[in-house]
Amino acid sequence: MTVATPKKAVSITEKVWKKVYGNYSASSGGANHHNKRCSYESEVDFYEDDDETTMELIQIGAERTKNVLILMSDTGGGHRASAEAIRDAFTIEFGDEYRIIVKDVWKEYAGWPLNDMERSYKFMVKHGQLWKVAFHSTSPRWIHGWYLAAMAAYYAKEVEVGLMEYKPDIIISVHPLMQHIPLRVLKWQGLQKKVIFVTVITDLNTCHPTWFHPGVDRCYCPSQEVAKRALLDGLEETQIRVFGLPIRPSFARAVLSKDDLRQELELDPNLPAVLLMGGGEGMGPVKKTAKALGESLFDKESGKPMGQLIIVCGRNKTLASSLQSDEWMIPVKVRGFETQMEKWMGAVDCIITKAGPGTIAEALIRGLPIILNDYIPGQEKGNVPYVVDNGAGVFTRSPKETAKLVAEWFSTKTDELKRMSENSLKLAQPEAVFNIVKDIHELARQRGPLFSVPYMLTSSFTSLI
Ligand SMILES: CCCCCCCC/C=C\CCCCCCCC(=O)OC[C@H](CO[C@@H]1O[C@H](CO)[C@H](O)[C@H](O)[C@H]1O)OC(=O)CCCCCCC/C=C\CCCCCCCC
Ligand SMILES: O=c1ccn([C@@H]2O[C@H](COP(=O)(O)OP(=O)(O)O)[C@@H](O)[C@H]2O)c(=O)[nH]1
Repeated sequence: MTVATPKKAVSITEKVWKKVYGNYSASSGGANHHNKRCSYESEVDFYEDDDETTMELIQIGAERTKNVLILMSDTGGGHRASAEAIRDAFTIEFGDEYRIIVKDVWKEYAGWPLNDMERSYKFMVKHGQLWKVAFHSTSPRWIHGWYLAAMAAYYAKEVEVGLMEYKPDIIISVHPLMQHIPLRVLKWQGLQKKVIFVTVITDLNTCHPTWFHPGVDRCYCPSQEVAKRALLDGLEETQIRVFGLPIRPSFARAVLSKDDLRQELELDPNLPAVLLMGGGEGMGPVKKTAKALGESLFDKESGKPMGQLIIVCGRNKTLASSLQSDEWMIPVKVRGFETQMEKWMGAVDCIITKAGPGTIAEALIRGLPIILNDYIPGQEKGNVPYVVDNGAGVFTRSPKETAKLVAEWFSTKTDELKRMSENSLKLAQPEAVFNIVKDIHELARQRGPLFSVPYMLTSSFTSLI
């Protein structure tokens, strides 16, 4: 049993909220978790922080803080965002009951090609056809299964060290390539039945079959479409749960006022605003679309702008500096990698983006009509009908058409903008991340009060060979 003894009269909700978001201010929409934590490298420090108001956890009997290892990779921005969301939701819901570690174990412990996935992925998606061939040719289970089994054997020792360092009671994979190898290593360790292993899928529809591994305790699917694929791929109904895509709690829980946000972000308080982005890497036809919007949102008759533009370039520094040096006839803000996307999305009236699942799910929570202007072949293709068929947005690859549509939404077709905004809100699943962590907590609870992994007793894979 764990007893919490407060040193000071601070409510646990208040404390946990502060821990996650720093000094939150409702009026400013001030969910501000990055002030305190902007790097996963500081993960461990986070949970070792101590101050006067800290609740002291006294361990009586069997219960102890459980280690949760979240496996992710920075291939795109979505996996990190989902990992961050799950970490924050655990903290909000369960405080110090869980110690969360977010890691790319490939990068830190394995060798090539696993430790170089970010670069390989960036290269392949830049050459769309190459990625398309890689995605589809590796879809059959016998192909990726064989390859990943070989990788597991080759890097067993390194992965074992990586996993065991954190002594996880629960492993959560938020990446399609992080099921097979860890599960094999756990099996070799005799830990498959002891460590809870779950997958949280971050693709909304046409995801790669590597996401589905029959050996997991749970597979959290963001949509019914993905759940159907999981069933077809051999998972049992009892393994599958459908709650939605995990989005950072700052999107779900913060009270945001558009007027306050516009003031805080130094936007024009009266002009309608459009947000243009391309995922964490600033991909897609961002530059051409920005140029077209610069023209369409300027009313030549009155000589005044009829809208304002915010461009979030993510990690694409070349794009940001090129757009910054351009001249504009409408108010334009060019930003690099933003750590408070919930604020920018809360301050605008619609969004233009490639079909990234994270950005889509966040925009739905903010009730933004979405113009999808590109998609990565394979995993993002199915996101287009997900948005369009549900009336939450439109798809066009033409920058001119995109710009014309936004100008119409801001002038003659405001009713269409409003209708799409309502449809977006209907699709939104802000509670998904909380339902996921509660379900994982329930799984842990079902393992009983003595649930604890005997790491001391595990044998090393290398001692077996
Ligand atoms: C017999 C023909 C063989 C042809 C071989 C072609 C070359 C194979 C080389 C690599 C292919 C790797 C493809 C693996 C499938 C990956 C599954 C997948 O969906 O990955 C998606 C992630 C990125 O995440 C997505 O990001 C999106 C935005 O950008 C969006 O957010 C979305 O929601 C996310 O899901 O992609 C990766 O992480 C891929 C990294 C590739 C790095 C290559 C390193 C290779 C290491 C292991 C590959 C194991 C796969 C088996 C290959 C078998 C080849 C015989
Ligand atoms: O400057 C930026 C750009 C993007 N994102 C986040 O990165 C994720 C992008 O995920 P998505 O699945 O849309 O695309 P990906 O980057 O994986 O291709 C979303 O959560 C965005 O809010 C961010 O935090 N700051």
